[in-house]
Amino acid sequence: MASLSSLCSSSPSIKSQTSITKPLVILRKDSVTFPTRFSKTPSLVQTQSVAREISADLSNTNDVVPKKAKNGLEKDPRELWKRYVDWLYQHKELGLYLDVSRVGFTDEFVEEMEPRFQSAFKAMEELEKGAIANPDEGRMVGHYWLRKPELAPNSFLKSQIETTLDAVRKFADEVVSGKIKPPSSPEGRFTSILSVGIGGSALGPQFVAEALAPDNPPLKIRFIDNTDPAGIDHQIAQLGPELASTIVVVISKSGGTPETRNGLLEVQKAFREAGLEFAKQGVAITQENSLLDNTARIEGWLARFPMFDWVGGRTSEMSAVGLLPAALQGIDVREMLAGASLMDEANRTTVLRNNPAALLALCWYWASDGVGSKDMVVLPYKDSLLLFSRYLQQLVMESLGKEFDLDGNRVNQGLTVYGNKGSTDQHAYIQQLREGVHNFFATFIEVLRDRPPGHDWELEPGVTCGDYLFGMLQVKYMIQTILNTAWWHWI
Ligand SMILES: O=P(O)(O)OC[C@H]1O[C@H](O)[C@H](O)[C@@H](O)[C@@H]1O
Repeated sequence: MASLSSLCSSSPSIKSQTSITKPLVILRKDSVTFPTRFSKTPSLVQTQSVAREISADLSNTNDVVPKKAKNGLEKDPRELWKRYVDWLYQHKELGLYLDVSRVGFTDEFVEEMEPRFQSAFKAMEELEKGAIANPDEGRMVGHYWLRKPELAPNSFLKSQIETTLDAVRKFADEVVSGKIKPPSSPEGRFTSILSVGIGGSALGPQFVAEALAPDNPPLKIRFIDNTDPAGIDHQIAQLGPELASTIVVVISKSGGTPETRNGLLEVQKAFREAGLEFAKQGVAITQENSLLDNTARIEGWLARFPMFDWVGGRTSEMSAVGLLPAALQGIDVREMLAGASLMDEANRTTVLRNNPAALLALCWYWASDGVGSKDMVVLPYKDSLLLFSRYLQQLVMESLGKEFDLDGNRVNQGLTVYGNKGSTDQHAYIQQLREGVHNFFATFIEVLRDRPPGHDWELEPGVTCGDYLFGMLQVKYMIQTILNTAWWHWI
């Protein structure tokens, strides 16, 4: 269960606003379930949201960015509460809540953006039907089909997805159960995974390992994701004799990325020096007939799994790229796919306020003027989500960081993403966010369940460790909301 809250930073140069945007007063839902760790009444917060300065010339794109009312933010706690209730997104089955009430977009902005969202929804529909959505590379964009193969535009693609998934699961089961064994390991089974890959061929598996792997996985994973000799030596040295029971998964969509090739050559050298036969422990995940695929085939590696032309590297987590490492660590990949499919379904609705992806896009567009004029800070209050911002960095920055738009206009736009974790980083860079340059907006992520039920322990009467984490988030969130200008209290 997770809850996301977004808000904009203020520009200190802007004086307190006197006029208040009218929030929407019609409640969207008959009842609202509030994402709270406590059974107490949800708190009302006295706060002052703040407007931002928008530079006159943000971009030389011909695309007209909707104008913003600079007085569009709410101060009255009751009106803010109505705005919260009205805009709160909740998906009970997924356990996902999204609170955008403090971002400050106006009704006029939402209205102006509506036709753009409708064309985006239409484009998404076409994309899911198999349109050539990547004109540069002339290819389809079909990662959605990975989690629901019946959506694939033809039966060949559907069967490719299903066959690969079955092969990944079967292989992982046989490795974990010891049916597939390393040739010369005293343990008689594989105990570790060494993943070699970079960018989209590393960030997803790294994030998922940190977020979802059990405490004692059947195989522990480590990564070589650079061509830094010291980093590579460190990974190999840490494996030590365990190299003999390590399955090496080399991941590269193109099959020719230099860093990944270098990592492979270095690992193969380590195998030779240890008197081990690499081919018996090597697995390739790559496009058919790529250099890596041909190498693996000719050298007779243990296994090969395909990457599909229609899956981009940065969205490949639900392909063999992410599923094989996850399954080898004992993560239920069927559950992962089912969750992603539910999330996709939620993001297919064409009603903006009921579509969580569209709501976030609205917020990001508002906050960064649609051109990246402010940075996005992602703050998960959960250790296991430490790598989320890193994963999002590639997903967002490689997708949006563009010199030209699809019509060939020079736009030089993007959206900078960075972040770390709370509350740890409240003691580090968040100091600047609070008091320094207000060139960002923030997305807070709270995981509503800290320990499994029945495992909580009160370190002070009535207070758990997780209550402190929640408290730190609330304090940070409120301080960030009001910055230096107003006061707040709980009721
Ligand atoms: O998977 P590979 O072909 O090795 O590519 C690895 C990475 O290379 C480049 O940096 C691309 O911009 C990324 O999108 C890609 O994920």
